Amino acid sequence: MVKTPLFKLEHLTICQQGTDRKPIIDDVSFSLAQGQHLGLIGRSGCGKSVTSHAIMDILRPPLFRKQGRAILQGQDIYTLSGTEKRRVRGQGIFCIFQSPGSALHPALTIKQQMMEISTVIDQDQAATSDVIEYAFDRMQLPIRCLEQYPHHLSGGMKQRVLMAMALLLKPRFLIADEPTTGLDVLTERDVLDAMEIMLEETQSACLFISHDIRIVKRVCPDLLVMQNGKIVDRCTRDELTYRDRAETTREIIDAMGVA
Ligand SMILES: Nc1ncnc2c1ncn2[C@@H]1O[C@H](COP(=O)(O)OP(=O)(O)OP(=O)(O)O)[C@@H](O)[C@H]1O
Repeated sequence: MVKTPLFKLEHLTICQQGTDRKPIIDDVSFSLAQGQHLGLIGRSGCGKSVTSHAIMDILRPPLFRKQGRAILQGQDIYTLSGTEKRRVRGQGIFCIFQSPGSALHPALTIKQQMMEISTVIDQDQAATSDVIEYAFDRMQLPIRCLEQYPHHLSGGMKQRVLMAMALLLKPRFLIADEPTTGLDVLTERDVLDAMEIMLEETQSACLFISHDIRIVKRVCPDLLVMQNGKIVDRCTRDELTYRDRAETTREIIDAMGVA
């Protein structure tokens, strides 16, 4: 029996108002099964982040959605009311963007933000404190961070705070959009370790976006390759080196020296 996908993106097409340029995202479709980890790779500017913003339905003018459906558990996100969308964001879809600072409120302590996140999950305050401390422990974050503000934390710590939030929420679908961009290699490794622990524990499906195929290969058995707003290749990580791969895939593999 074919499993119903958890999430399906159908014919997403994103254009820019006031220009007759070809679409920035051009008829992109893919699906994710429950718990599946799917990588989206492609060179800078190919449309990866616009895709993630479109899935979250947070595109701003001049970009607009010309066509497409984003179906989570049978429901098209684009047809939901504002309130319903806010409900879906969190335990339905949760996104970790490349600049974690912008996802955290600068004037609230990390604890206040964790408490706010935990209002979505149904439990009393004492249990919430325990869950937050557990999440911090799993993400190897010192408890003292809870009393701090986002600007006190390094980029890698902020990413791990977002992952601790995901641990609380257990989203069905997690989008990680270049979560290690701008981090040094050791911090990158720590963030990826934390991410693997979080994904293992939440069992979330994950769309992992990166221009770095080495990182994507580590997290995702399945891959999509994007070029100029189109999906030009789909394969498993073991098939990456097959000769009949799309030219873009081969270029990325050659450029990064990975096999
Ligand atoms: N707000 C915007 N207005 C107009 N064009 C935009 C806007 N945001 C992105 N674009 C354009 O859309 C295209 C895709 O951008 P996007 O940020 O999705 O690329 P990307 O693959 O995520 O790149 P990177 O890996 O560098 O983050 C680019 O040509 C970019 O210039």
